[in-house]
Amino acid sequence: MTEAPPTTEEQALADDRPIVIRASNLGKAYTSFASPLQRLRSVLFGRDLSQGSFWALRDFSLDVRKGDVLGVVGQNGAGKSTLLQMLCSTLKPSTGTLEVEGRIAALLELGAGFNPDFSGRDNLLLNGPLLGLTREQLQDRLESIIEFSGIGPFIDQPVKTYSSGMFVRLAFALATSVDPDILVVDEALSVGDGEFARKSFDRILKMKERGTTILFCSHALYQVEAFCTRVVWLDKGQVRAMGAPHEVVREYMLFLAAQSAPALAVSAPAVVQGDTSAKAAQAGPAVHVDTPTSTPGYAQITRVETSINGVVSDQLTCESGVQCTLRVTIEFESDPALPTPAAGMTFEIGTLMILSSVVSKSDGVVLQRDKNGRGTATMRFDSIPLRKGEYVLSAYLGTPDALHFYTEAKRIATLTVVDARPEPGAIDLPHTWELSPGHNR
Ligand SMILES: Nc1ncnc2c1ncn2[C@@H]1O[C@H](COP(=O)(O)OP(=O)(O)OP(=O)(O)O)[C@@H](O)[C@H]1O
Repeated sequence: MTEAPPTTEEQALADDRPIVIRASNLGKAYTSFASPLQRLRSVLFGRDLSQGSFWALRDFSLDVRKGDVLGVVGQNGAGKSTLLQMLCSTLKPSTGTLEVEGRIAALLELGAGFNPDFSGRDNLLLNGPLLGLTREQLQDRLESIIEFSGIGPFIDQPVKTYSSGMFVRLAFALATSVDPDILVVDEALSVGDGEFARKSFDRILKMKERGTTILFCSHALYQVEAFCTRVVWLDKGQVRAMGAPHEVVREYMLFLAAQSAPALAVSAPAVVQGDTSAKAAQAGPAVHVDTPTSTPGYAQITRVETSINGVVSDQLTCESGVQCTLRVTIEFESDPALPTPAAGMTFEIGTLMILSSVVSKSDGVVLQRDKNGRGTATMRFDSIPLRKGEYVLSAYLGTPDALHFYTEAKRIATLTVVDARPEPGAIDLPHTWELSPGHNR
């Protein structure tokens, strides 16, 4: 008899890495008011005008071991930020206990301690010690922090003159320079331009490789599944599931899909690409996307083209049983000084359910570029095992590890599959029938 594989709990028991975070029955209750004005009146007049309390997070217990990368997923208001803030000790729990071993760096409210009137350099000197850097460490690391931030000569200007991107880049560079034992990341990585997002992801990946414990909260489920070693799904302040990333993410996606089921109608194709969407959508079957060619450190999709059997269109039709070759071509520009980006695409039903995806990295494919960083990649599908329905195609260009996407060309085409068979379903699974008269037993 084969032995059942160990459960996540059994694996955790067998694991001898030290526990660095132990949360027991953590909870956070807030008092709710009908309006902010009622809250103010309650404080000013000392009268209880509240509508009672509600739990933003309840009965949360978890051991996190050194080197764990814990993903936290859940819908808006599920309690993710509340949990992370309590784990970082920036929010006091209403119930439960929390033990944390080691230094935490939190990328939650980046730059919260910065003084807008001081220069970037002075803010580094003031905030570095607060984050745990000694004076010597700070002096040693100052230039590399400034260089990583890409702020350049603006480092001696008051931070109130910075763009929000510059501000966050500087705060990120400082917060991640402290060699933390535990890093807490809350969607902070989507900030900054494409190049900075790539650099920041690289830095976090290196920290993961060095064994830093990471708590990672994101709505990007693909990222969570690819990056984390364990995932917890919060729903209305309570743990709905916890365990292996692919299992928890799958369960959560099914939940999201079930919630959106009534809205599964496919909308007309439109390309969403920064500010250029309207222009791009009007451009006909081959979609052109304007791109800032002069910016160093960028990677952009500049044009996409979709075709069936060589006929270019953004309204593709394929008849079941008839040979259809689908081609999805992405033209891109990128900074040649940067590593070659990865490309990918998805087939979606409606807005939430991704039916299938293709990513160059997972296929072991490296895109080709000329010396100016320009390249073209075509994904060719010689058969389309889909059943009747409408499928939406989107294309992506991302970091070489495909963990972060620089640009998305959303809804570049619809693919309509015509199928005379009445039975429902989206995928045509290859199959055979084995028949015999009578019973074989
Ligand atoms: N200071 C506060 N006072 C009252 N209610 C709060 C406060 N902070 C958060 N909440 C409420 O607690 C619940 C959990 O909020 P939280 O920010 O942790 O959710 P979240 O999962 O991080 O959501 P999102 O994905 O939108 O950031 C929400 O209903 C929110 O409105």
